[in-house]
Amino acid sequence: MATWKNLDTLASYSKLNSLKDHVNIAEAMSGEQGAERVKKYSVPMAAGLAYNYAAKEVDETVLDALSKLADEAELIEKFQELYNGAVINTGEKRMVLHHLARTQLGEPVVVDGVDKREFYVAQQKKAADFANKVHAGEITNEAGEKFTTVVQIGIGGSDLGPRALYIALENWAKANNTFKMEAKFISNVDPDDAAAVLASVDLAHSLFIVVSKSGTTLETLTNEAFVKDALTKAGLNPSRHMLAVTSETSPLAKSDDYLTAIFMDDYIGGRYSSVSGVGGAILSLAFGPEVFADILDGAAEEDKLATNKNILENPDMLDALIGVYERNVQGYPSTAVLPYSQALSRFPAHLQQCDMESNGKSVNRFGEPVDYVTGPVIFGEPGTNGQHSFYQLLHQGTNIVPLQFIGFKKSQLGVDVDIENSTSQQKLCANVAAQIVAFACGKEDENLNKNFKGGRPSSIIVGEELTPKSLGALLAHFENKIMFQGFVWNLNSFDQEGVQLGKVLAKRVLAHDTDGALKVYSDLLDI
Ligand SMILES: O=P(O)(O)OC[C@H]1O[C@H](O)[C@H](O)[C@@H](O)[C@@H]1O
Repeated sequence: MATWKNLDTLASYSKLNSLKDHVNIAEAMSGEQGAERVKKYSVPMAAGLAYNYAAKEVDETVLDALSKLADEAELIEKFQELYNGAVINTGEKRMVLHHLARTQLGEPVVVDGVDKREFYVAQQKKAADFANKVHAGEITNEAGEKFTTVVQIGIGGSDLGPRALYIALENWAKANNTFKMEAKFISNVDPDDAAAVLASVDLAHSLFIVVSKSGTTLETLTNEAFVKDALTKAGLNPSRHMLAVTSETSPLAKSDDYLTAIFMDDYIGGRYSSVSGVGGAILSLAFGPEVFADILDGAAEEDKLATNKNILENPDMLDALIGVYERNVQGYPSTAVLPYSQALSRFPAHLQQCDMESNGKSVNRFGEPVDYVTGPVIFGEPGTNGQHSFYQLLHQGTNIVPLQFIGFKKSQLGVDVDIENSTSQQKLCANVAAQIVAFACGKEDENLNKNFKGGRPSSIIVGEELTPKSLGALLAHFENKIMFQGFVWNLNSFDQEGVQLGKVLAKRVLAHDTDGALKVYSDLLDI
């Protein structure tokens, strides 16, 4: 059994702390030395991706200290316990089994006589069969016509991951002849969200997936009722247009109002649930079950790499440890995720939830306050768009923000044009290469307004093309990175008590049970 200790009690952490500002990245990345680093500091990931950390503030000494930290914090042992079914989610007293939805990494995990891997595979098959029947015209609307659009109703983990993955593969699926149905998403309780999506679809040929693990989320239940109302008003029978993805114990599971119900369980957290029916139903309907299976394969391959004890061969753990060095030793408060890929436009939004809801905590897994900083603020936008927006602060602002670039050699659609001796894809890639060096090395100018200090660390994940498999690997990489960081910080990364208070107060406002500032705000907003 691994021992769970606070980071500041570990001897290897004191050593790491003595290495503040150890590497001058502007110097390290200049000239031949820089060229050597780019070649050397790279770890293969799954599906042909590679994690290149040449422009991070590390060298052999820092890496050695990080390796000792990984050993002393027993990161791999903790991961083993997690996938073998230990109760890692101490706050909710639950196992954490999202890896099992894509692969069996360790021992079978059996709960009440049910093998959990078999359960997840059976639910995947149920989603696949349903999608195949819809595509084949065996499940149709009441008029016997095929469904053409699928709309997911969900929020948080029941929206962000699936939406990011759908957007990531929409063009790829069209270019590879696997595009089956257009997908849309309704998440916000703002009525303009549901109304606008409903106005943009052909209701008679639309399927709606109500996705809520708990089956109690206010926004999702409200939007479900909103959609039912629209269907009824259009003379359609809602139960012929809706399916549910939920846990077996939720109130939604008890309803007969759905064409089918695909189940998950309490052991897959919302923000880790894209690999369950939460992502599986909509992605199988939109692109076909084989595409979803490839996402799972890519994730499974990456998970296997994450079991390696050697940090130099484990891209997920290495990325996590470098992040800890940046947060706890260098003192950087945030991290930007910058995909040079339009397809990944919503991926940073997914990572915001995944990372900040997991590691935005100030008590350890035993409920005791910690005396060190934990999860960073995560934000991001695709490049090159971000360059024309917030990169000013990243280059010359007073805070150093570590950067996580993602880039691909090939575009998904392959439609391109040569203008002034380069294609758009080459222009995109040229920009990411330029940014890495600009951030690291800077450029001196007597005019301080034009001076770039450099010394701004970044890494890049490079791949051939964004495909279902490489997307799955990317997803798993970040999930595993967040998990390892939670282990280092001795957090429970798998609950989210911090979202409760606002929900409780909103209920009070709606029940007109308010006083003080809450009452005045209620009046101000005409509630
Ligand atoms: O899937 P649901 O149970 O509807 O939950 C949807 C979301 O809402 C909650 O408030 C949590 O903050 C999220 O972690 C969760 O993903």
